[in-house]
Formats: sequence, structure tokens, C-alpha cells
Amino acid sequence: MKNTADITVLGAGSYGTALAISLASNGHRTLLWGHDPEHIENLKRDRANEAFLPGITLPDLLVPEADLATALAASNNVLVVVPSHVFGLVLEQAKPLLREDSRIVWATKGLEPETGRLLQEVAREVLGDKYPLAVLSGPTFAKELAAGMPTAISVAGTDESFTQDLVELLHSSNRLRVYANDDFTGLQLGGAVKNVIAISAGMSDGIGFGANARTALITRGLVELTRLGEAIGAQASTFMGMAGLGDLVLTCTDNQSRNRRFGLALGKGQGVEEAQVEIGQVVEGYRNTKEVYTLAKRLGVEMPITEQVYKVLYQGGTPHEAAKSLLAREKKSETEDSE
Ligand SMILES: NC(=O)C1=CN([C@@H]2O[C@H](COP(=O)(O)OP(=O)(O)OC[C@H]3O[C@@H](n4cnc5c(N)ncnc54)[C@H](OP(=O)(O)O)[C@@H]3O)[C@@H](O)[C@H]2O)C=CC1
Ligand SMILES: O=C(CO)COP(=O)(O)O
Repeated sequence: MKNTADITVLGAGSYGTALAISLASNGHRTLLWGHDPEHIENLKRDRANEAFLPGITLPDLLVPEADLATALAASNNVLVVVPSHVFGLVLEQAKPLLREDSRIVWATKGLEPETGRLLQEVAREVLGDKYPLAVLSGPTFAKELAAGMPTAISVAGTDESFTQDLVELLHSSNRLRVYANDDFTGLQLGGAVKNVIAISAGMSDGIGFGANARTALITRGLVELTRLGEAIGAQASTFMGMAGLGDLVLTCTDNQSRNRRFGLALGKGQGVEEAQVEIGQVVEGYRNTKEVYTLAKRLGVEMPITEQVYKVLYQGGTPHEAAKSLLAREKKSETEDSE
């Protein structure tokens, strides 16, 4: 009995811990696994994740666990919240330890490094077709979620009953609204592309441009996301929701976003590496820019903002040059869907 749980969360960084806090606050026994035993010992001792969410007390129903086998045996519901570059690796580690009835959901935002594949393809390749899959996506800063501030998020997946069970587990009538969505592809893509656009908005603000430029980047970023989404079979309407417009507005406008802060630092003249080190947590957009750019090129989708961010991150371009190039583009109609 002691080792059973309603859900197991893999990844004890800021967002994994915030989601585990939220689930446990809803009355669900939640195991939180992290790969660093010392970090897990600290969570147990402090009843807080001082490294990532200082000052927030862990609810009693949140149980830190260092042993992956114990964590995965405890529940059939497995929520993966690790950075995208280790997503496949963590699933490989989990695979031999999963239960027959396991169901896998992730809150990781990104595409697979190098290939630019959606994480659902990575999950299928590693785990096969046996397990129901789902994704959580939307505008949710870990710190606010963990503090119980009002938040809304979307969930979609391969299996209607899993999606509904996730809504039941996560939804809280006084803190967290969880919207079921049927666009599994769109929710995953939105979470990856917003990272890139948040970097662009940060760069713009870092240079010293104002609200007009930031808002133009959000709006045209949404157009880029929608174009790419439609090219891979997502629904355009998804991007008017939490995982599109919602997450773009959040991360392009608030300095809690690490991607935005990364862009801000670049806009102020800092180097790529130095800026990442200073942030000290995962900046998904650094890698995601390459994957989104490559995917767009492969599909022939026009994404000028993404292209400019790519040039700054990987080809020695500067934020000023990026801004100049975007402004100097040919005049066009706002509703043209390419060029
Ligand atoms: N923070 C947020 O507000 C939100 C984050 N997300 C997404 O959630 C995902 C995780 O981000 P977040 O929690 O913020 O990142 P953090 O940088 O806060 O934490 C990442 C965690 O992953 C751990 N980790 C790294 N490598 C491995 C591995 N091989 N196996 C297991 N754990 C590993 C890290 O451990 P260590 O410290 O030991 O390296 C750390 O605990 C990202 O895709 C992000 O985009 C989505 C919505 C909101
Ligand atoms: O995804 C997020 C909020 O929805 C977190 O954004 P950052 O990764 O930019 O901090």
C-alpha cells in the first residue's frame, strides 16, 4: 500500500516539482523521481525544492523517490518532466521498469535534438505502440503553479480515457483549469516553437526596442507557428489556445521565462554560452531553434523570425542584424500565408 501512488512524476527540476506539488495538493499521492539521489535526499530533508523552487513547502502527499524502479512500480500514470534533450534517454531507462498498464504523459516542451521529431515519435520509437500517450502544454510558469496561483493548461493524447483521467487528476476548481484538447500534434509543436519566439522577443527588448516590436514578434510568431503546425497536420485553431497564443504571450512578455531572459541577455550583447550559464536552468529554445528551423526548411515553411534567431544562435549573427533583416523584408499582405 505504502508504495502505491496515483501518479509518478519523472524529473525533479522546477516544473516536475511544481506539477507534483499541484497533483499532491489535489489529494493525490504523488511520487517525484529525480536522477540525483542527493537532490532527492534534500527534498526529503527540507520538504522543499530549495534548488529550483525556494521557499515552497512540499505537500505531505508528495513523496520524493530516488529509485526509478520503485517510482514506476508505484503508479500506472507516469508524467515525464525532463528537458527535451534527455527525453528519449529517460524513456529508455524507464522502459524495462514500466508496468503492463502504464500510461505516459509528458510536460516537456521541445522537439527531439538533431531530428526535429515530435516527442510522440520518440516515445513510440522507444516504447512501441503499447502505452497510451499524452502531453500537457500551455502557459504555466513553475513558480506560480507551485504557489497555487490561478493557471490554465491543455492536455491531449492518443487515448480519450487517459486524457480525461489527466484532467481529473490535475484540475482544481480553485487553482488550475485543465482543458482537454484533441490536437496531440498541435500541443506538442506549440510548446516547442514558443521557446524560439520568446528568445526573439527577449532579444528585441534587450536591444531596447519597445512594446510595438515585442507585440509584432508575438503576432507574427503565431503566424509562423500556425504555418508549421498546419504543415505537420495540426489544427490551426489549437494555436489560438493555451499551447499557442497563451504560451507565446506568457513567455514573450514575462521575465520568469528563461527563453525570454536568454534573448534579453543576447540583445544586450552577452554571448550564447555566458547567457545560458547565467540562467542556470534549461533554456529549451537554444536547441529547439535548430530543430524548428531544420523542420521548417525540410517542409518548405517560411519562418523568418525563427530563421533570424537561428542565425544569431548558430551562425554568428547579431540581434541588431536580425532586427534589420526582419524589417527589411519585402512588403506583403498580412494574410498571405507564405513569403
Ligand atoms: N519551468 C517551467 O516553468 C516550465 C517548464 N516546462 C518544460 O518542462 C521541461 C523541464 O523543465 P524544467 O523543470 O523547467 O527544467 P529545470 O532546469 O528546472 O530542471 C530540469 C530537471 O531535469 C533533470 N535532468 C536533467 N537530465 C536528466 C536526466 N538524464 N534524467 C533525469 N533528470 C534529468 C535536472 O537534473 P539536474 O539538475 O541534476 O541536471 C533537473 O532536475 C522542459 O521541457 C520545459 O520546457 C514546461 C512548462 C513550464
Ligand atoms: O514553458 C514555460 C511556461 O509555459 C516556461 O518557459 P521558459 O522555459 O521560457 O522558462
